[in-house]
Amino acid sequence: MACASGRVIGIVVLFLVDVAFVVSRTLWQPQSSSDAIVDLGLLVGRLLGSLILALVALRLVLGQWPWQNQSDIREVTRDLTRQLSGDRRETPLLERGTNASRDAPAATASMTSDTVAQLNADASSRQQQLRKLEQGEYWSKFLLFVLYVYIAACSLRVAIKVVSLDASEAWGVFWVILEILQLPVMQLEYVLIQGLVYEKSSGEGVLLPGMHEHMLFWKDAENKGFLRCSQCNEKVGELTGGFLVLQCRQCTPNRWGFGGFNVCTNCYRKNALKSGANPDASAGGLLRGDKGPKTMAPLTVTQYIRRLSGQIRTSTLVIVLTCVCCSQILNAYIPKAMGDIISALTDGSQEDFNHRIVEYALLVVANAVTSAAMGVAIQTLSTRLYANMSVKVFETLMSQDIAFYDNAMTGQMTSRLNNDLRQALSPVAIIMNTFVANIVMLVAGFTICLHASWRLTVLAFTVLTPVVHISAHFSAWAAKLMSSQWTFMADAQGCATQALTNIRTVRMFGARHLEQEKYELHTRKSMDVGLLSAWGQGGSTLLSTLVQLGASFVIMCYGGNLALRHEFNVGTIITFSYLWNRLSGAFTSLNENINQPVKAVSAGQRVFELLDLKPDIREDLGEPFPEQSKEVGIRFENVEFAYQSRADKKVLSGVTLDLRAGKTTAVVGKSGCGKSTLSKLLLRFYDPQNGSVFLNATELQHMHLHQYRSKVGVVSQDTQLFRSTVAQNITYGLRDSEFTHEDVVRAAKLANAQEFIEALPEGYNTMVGESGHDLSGGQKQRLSIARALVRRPRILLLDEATSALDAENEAYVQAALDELMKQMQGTCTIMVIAHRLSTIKDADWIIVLHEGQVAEEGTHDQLLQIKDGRYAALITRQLQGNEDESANGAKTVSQAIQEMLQIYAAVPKEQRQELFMGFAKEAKKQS
Ligand SMILES: Nc1ncnc2c1ncn2[C@@H]1O[C@H](COP(=O)(O)OP(=O)(O)OP(=O)(O)O)[C@@H](O)[C@H]1O
Repeated sequence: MACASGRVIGIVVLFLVDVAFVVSRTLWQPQSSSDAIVDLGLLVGRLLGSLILALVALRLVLGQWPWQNQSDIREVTRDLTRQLSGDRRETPLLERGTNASRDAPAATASMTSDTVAQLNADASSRQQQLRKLEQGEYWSKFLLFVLYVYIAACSLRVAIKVVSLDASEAWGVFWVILEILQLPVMQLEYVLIQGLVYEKSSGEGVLLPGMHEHMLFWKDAENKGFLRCSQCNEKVGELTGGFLVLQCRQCTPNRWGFGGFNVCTNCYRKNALKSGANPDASAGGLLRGDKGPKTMAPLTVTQYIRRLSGQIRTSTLVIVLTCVCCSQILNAYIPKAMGDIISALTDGSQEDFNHRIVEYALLVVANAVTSAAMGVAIQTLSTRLYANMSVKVFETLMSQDIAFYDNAMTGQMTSRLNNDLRQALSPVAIIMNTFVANIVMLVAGFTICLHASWRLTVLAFTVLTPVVHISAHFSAWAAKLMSSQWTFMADAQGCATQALTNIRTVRMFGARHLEQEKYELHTRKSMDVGLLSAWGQGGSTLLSTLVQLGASFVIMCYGGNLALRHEFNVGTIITFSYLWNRLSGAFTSLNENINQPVKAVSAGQRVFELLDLKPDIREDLGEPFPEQSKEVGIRFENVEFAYQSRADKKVLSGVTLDLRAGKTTAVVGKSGCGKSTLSKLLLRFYDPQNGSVFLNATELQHMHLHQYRSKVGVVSQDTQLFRSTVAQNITYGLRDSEFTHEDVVRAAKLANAQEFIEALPEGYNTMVGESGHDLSGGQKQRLSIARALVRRPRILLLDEATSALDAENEAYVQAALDELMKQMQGTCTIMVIAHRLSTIKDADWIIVLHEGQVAEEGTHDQLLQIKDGRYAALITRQLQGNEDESANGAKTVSQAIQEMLQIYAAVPKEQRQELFMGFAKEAKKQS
């Protein structure tokens, strides 16, 4: 509102200035009475015309005069916002934190089919209203265009008057300056009127914090070009929940119709429901640390540019700017040198000609060199910047708390690393190539033009501004037509691909003609728009050619007349003609790219907020790990913990337990009772909300985490391998100086992995991982055991694999785990999340967890003594399970495994390997 009234005041002031100009000119400037009457007529026309056209434009869009109640347009868009988010109540949906918005999902869930039908009917009527509204917008744009043409004509008249004024005396110079000032005043009047009409007729905008920083406005995109949703990247249409999109008016598409910012109905709905369901979810977004979501202050354009330039070294910036300035100044000076050659020719002076031609040759060479240097400098700057920034972003992504990754999808993170970073850095090349280069060109060119002839300069620039403005608008329209054509072509292609892929089904259902008709329909639509687009392109070419030729015509016509009267040099006309092309190009390019840095701000925000994000758990500070000779005992003291995504569910509540130094502690309990969570806290993936974990007497929070983790060996159920060799997978995380090949082989042997590794085509150098050799689950587990062993850990965390492996693999893995525990006994503190009876039984200490609390603890025998104890029940259940299975006659797999394990335990240690191999061979023969 404040903005609208500011604009009105601006318009009134400018009109008063305009009136003052014309009145003072009529009273004091020596001119004919007919001139004065024309001036007055034009002024009155401008005043009344502007007022009437602006009012009619508003009437067309609003459906009523602006002084009447203006709620209609806002109601249509507000209803739409509410309706599409699934909330039909009167409170605006996006007022964050209100009850209405939080209850939105409930509202959606309770919809009956009648309600849905009603909603659909409402939606289509709103869509109709929106279309009407857009039609009004088109007409209002047309009226504004008429007004612009009228103001441009007035400007031209003023320019013609200026060039005819006698500026030889001080009084004449005063009038010239006054007249020239009138030109920007008229342009400004138009800009304010246009802004006022757009603002008053814009409907209610929607702000989606965390998604886009500008207001978005509803638009019906059907048949209006190829639009992609900037969120899901889907083509706007049926797949995105309809053709209604929220569009940013500041981030406009480029001349080819691409770019801009649009949010499809589906994404808007999802966002609205998400922020309604859990206001914190969108507030934090990716930004989350161990202590919870983090919010960062939004970045303004100035802050963004300042931070971006902070990434560039001053010396590099100076080199690039020097190259750009030199290249553009020389570029602007070349037409002047050409004009000088022509002048020398018309003067018939051989000496002058020789001098000028040498000057020209030097200029051309210097221009070529500086242009090449400019290209190299800008490219080098962008490439270096991208490389440095991507390393920083990756480093930041890698150093976050585990809670950050719990909340984020891999796609989101890689998108920040690739798309966002590229978009955020794109302005660097644009600012240098477009802004700096074109501004230098305009300033240099304008100075040369002014020096050659200020009259011709005023005249040429008065023509330049409106023609560039009109042709830019027209090109945008033509581009939209072209992009519509691509939409239909894409539809046709999609239709053909689908039909050909499913050709058998098409034939089976006799749908060949149906598919052909569909394809033809899309192709015909594409052809229709293509034909219209051809006219659009033709018009665009016509206008852009007129830009060039129209001004050249003015230059030739006016300059030629002056030259005929010997008031002007032919060389100057040539200078103007050549410079004109370069200046109009620079002007158009500036006009087209003015929005680019603003567009990049939202990507920049995402990149810089990530760079600013500091993890709550620091890995590189704290006390060193106890020396080799010292034993390491671990104590959980009154630990309470809940995951952030389920903050209301305590996974551990008041857990106090000891993992005795050099001993094996088995943790048992039902699935989901919090066993793995204990090991995650031990690795300090998270900090407990209450209580502490101690390593000897030191709180884990005060340990040097990086060093600590290097002393912890982990064997988890799901082994993750990297795309590298077997040996590199085993030594993952160690530097070359920290192990020898013998260490690797020793670890592999202990892990029962040596045999299968040697059977691989290239042994330890065989590639594994994503697309490498397929390894069985058991083989992967044994690699993981070898990985834990090779680090010579002081603390070992084992999560016993059970269900995921087949009998043979499980036996191999268990043998390896048993061996591992035996090897580590005494030197290493072991915590094993145990499932197997033999492991549990053999452990030095057993902890029974139940619903996040320590239910019982002791040795196997002690625990069995507890009457109605959980441990005793657990063991009984396991044994009973075995008996039940044997009662059914045929043995089940787990029963057979149990029996095999018993046989295995009975065989002497040195013959166990032989037993396995013999059994495996025999089993293979039988099957
Ligand atoms: N990253 C996480 N975010 C939210 N909840 C989680 C997360 N990891 C585990 N949980 C939940 O915490 C509880 C305890 O999980 P935990 O993995 O510690 O159980 P567990 O005893 O190891 O189970 P299992 O024996 O089946 O592996 C479960 O309810 C689980 O759903």
